[in-house]
This record gives sequence, C-alpha cells and structure tokens, in this order.
Amino acid sequence: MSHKTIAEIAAQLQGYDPQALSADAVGAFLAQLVAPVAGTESVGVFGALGRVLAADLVSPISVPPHDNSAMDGYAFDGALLAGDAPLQLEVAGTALAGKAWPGSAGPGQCVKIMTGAIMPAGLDTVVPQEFAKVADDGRIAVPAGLLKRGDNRRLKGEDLMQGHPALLAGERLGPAALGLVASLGIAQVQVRRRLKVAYFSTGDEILSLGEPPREGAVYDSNRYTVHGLLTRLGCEVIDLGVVRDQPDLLEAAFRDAATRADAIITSGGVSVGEADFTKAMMKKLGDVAFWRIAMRPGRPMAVGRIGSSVLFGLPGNPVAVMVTFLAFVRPALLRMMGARASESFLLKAHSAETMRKKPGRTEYQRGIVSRAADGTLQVRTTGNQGSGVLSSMVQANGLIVLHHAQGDVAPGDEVDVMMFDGAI
Ligand SMILES: Nc1nc2c(c(=O)[nH]1)N[C@H]1C(S)=C(S)[C@@H](COP(=O)(O)OP(=O)(O)OC[C@H]3O[C@@H](n4cnc5c(N)ncnc54)[C@H](O)[C@@H]3O)O[C@H]1N2
Ligand code: MOO
Repeated sequence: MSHKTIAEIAAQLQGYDPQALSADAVGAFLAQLVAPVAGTESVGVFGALGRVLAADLVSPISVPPHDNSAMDGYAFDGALLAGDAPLQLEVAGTALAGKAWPGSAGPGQCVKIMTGAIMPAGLDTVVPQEFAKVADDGRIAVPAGLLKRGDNRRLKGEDLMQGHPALLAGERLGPAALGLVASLGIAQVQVRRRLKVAYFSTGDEILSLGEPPREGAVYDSNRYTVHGLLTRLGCEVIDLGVVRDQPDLLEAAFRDAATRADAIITSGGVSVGEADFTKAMMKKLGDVAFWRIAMRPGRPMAVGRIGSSVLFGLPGNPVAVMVTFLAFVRPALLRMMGARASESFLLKAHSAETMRKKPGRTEYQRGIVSRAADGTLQVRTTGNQGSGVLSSMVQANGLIVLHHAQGDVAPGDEVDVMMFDGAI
C-alpha cells in the first residue's frame, strides 16, 4: 500500500507549521496520515463485542417476523371502533405466543391474545386485559374512546426489515448491536482484524515495576495507562517495556515494533532536552515530524511512519500522554480500525469557577462534572493542573476542553467537557 509522506500531507494543509500547530490542524493531519487496515475475520456474536463491522449487515429476516400483539388482551378488528358505545365482543379462541391461532374470527368476535402472539388474520387492534370488562356470559366489553385502530399491535419488520441494512460497516459493536445481530438469527459476523499497537516507554530515569527505587528515578506509569487506553479501544497491545536512552536499544525496539505492529506509541524523549536519542532514532528510522502543538498539556509530539507502522511519539508527562492519546491518537486509531468517524462527544456544563485561558491554544483541564442544586450540570477543576499530576486524572470524570480561540472563563459560563465514560 502506498502512503502519503509527511511532506506530501504537509503540502496539502494550509498554514502547516510544525512549530505552532493548532489542535484542529493536528486532527486534520492525522486524518490524512492513517487509513483503515485491510484484513477481516469471522467471529461469533459473543466475541464480537467492541469489534468493528467489516461490511454492511443486511437483514436476512424481518424482526418481528409477523404482526404481533404488544399486550396481553383481546385482539379485534379496529374498524369496529367507529361508534360511541362500548364494543361487545364474543371470544372466539386464544392465540398463544409462538404459534399462529388456527381459527378465524367472525364478525363481532375477538381473540384472547398473549404478548408476542401472531395477530390472527383480519384483526389489527388489541385491548389490554386491564381495560376489557368480562361479562357473565363471557363476552368482553371494550370501553368507547380508549383505543385507535392498530393500537397495541407491533408490525412485521418494524424493528428490522428483511433485505435492508441492519448495521453499517464501521459500526463498533456494543451490547445493543450484539443483541441486534442475534435477533437476526446470525451467529457469525465479519469484523476488521484487531489493530496491533506496540508500546514502550523511554528514559533512563524510568524504573520498571520490581526494580528498587533510586534517586531521581520514577516508576513507569505511562505503559500501564497506555495499556489500559488501548485495551479499552479493543486493540491488541504489544508491550515492549521500558527502553533505555541508548541508540542500539532504541533502534532494536523501533525495528521490532515496526515489524509487529500497525502503530507504535512511545512516551518521552520528544521535547528539546539534551539527551535527544529518541528523536534522533525516530528520524533515522522513519519519516517523522516533530511538532509543537498549541495546547496544554501535550505540547511536544512526534508523528510519522517507521516502515509501514504509524508512529505516535507522545510527551513523557503522564497527563500529557493521556490527553494527547484522547485528543489525537484515539481518533486516529479508530480510523485505522475501520470505525466510522464519530466526533468526540462533548457535554456542556456550567463552570463553577474562574479559569484563566489564553486565546491561541487549546487547553484540557481535568474536570469533575456533577449536578448542581438547580438540576443543571456544573464542572469544577481538580485543582493542580500540572502535567505530572496523574492523581488528578483519577479524580476527574472528564476533560474540560477550552478551545483554541476561547479566553478566560467566568463562573457560570458554559464550557465543553469530554467525558471519560465511553472514551477511556
Ligand atoms: N525547554 C523546554 N522544556 C520542555 C518543554 C519545552 O517545550 N521546552 N516542553 C515540556 C513539556 S510540555 C513536556 S510534556 C515535556 C516532554 O518531554 P519529553 O517528551 O522529552 O519527556 P521526558 O523529558 O522524557 O519526560 C517528561 C516528564 O515525564 C516523566 N516521564 C516520562 N516517561 C514516564 C513514564 N513512562 N512514566 C512516568 N513518568 C514518566 C519524566 O520523568 C519527566 O518528569 O518536556 C517539557 N520540557
Ligand atoms: O505536554 Mo507537556 O505535559 O504540555 O506539559
């Protein structure tokens, strides 16, 4: 497959400046860099949760398969409802769910019917049992003015119609979609193959779990966060551990990742520090751009391609990793997974506090959304917004998105919030 180079994509984007990119420009760039992976597989319905449908799914049957009753009651011909007086109907038989009533109702007759039972021929309306008065002679009375013709009847195919698409290619199959597939009698679905994403952390000061603490060193948290983010997305995660700032080790890790994965995610080493091994190695092995993004947190980032793998070089700070992942990597990976484009879901909430914000960059503040006394949604920040303060990501239930052109926020102003539920 031929891919566009960084230079080719950059040439197409107006005002592309790697040293000052808006968050929108990053999104537009990545949309051009990545494409859905080829390859599909057939999976059973239980195993299809979270997978991406590879082709439109056309209904082989109609659901429901027949007109049927939505209530336990009595089915009758709705044409009789014209008058003002209660209808008096004789009960001709009983229609049970799961089989057709074999008889036929004559004029002035109704059929006792259970929820889900096929509507007997010629009958189109159901009076629920609670509203039907049964007289001593066994006849039932339908009160006047209660029903319209067709009430309490479910039409054949009102959920899914035979021959029509029930689900479109690119659907990420959730619990409702699994049930829908099963309701069509379909046991296997064709889904895109899982995306393979390799991940490693870089930095000499990064300790792996199990190593004793030492001065100046911190335990690797990014690999665990990224593992969680990727797993929730339904990717196959290839964990390449912590890689020291040594050219031979970095080169081996990148080469290994590029042969095994569709995408490579690294954290650390993309800023302007002196030990620039990671950047140098990315540049040597692939077609990579180094960006300064007009955003907070998550200013530095590297993107490009090593071999045929897409590279996302995320900044080392733990919160910046999560924010850049949610803002940019997640939409790009969804596109690679073949998922239909979906805008990230932003909720509006009233700010409970003043937020200082300079126009000209996008800021993501960790927020806690709650319901105010008047029933509306309000959001407050978690306090310290340092990009190393991972505990605040745990406290938060969403990211307040202060857009590029936006200025200061006053208490009561509406702000956009990207809720974590569903995203991570
Ligand atoms: N002179 C400048 N300095 C910095 C700039 C800048 O523009 N000019 N940008 C700052 C920003 S913003 C960020 S973010 C960082 C990004 O730097 P790197 O990507 O090179 O990351 P490191 O320096 O390796 O690490 C930054 C920070 O994060 C900690 N870290 C790294 N990896 C992990 C991990 N796997 N688990 C937990 N913590 C990790 C690391 O210890 C550092 O504290 O640069 C700023 N500086
Ligand atoms: O990416 Mo840095 O964390 O903006 O702080």
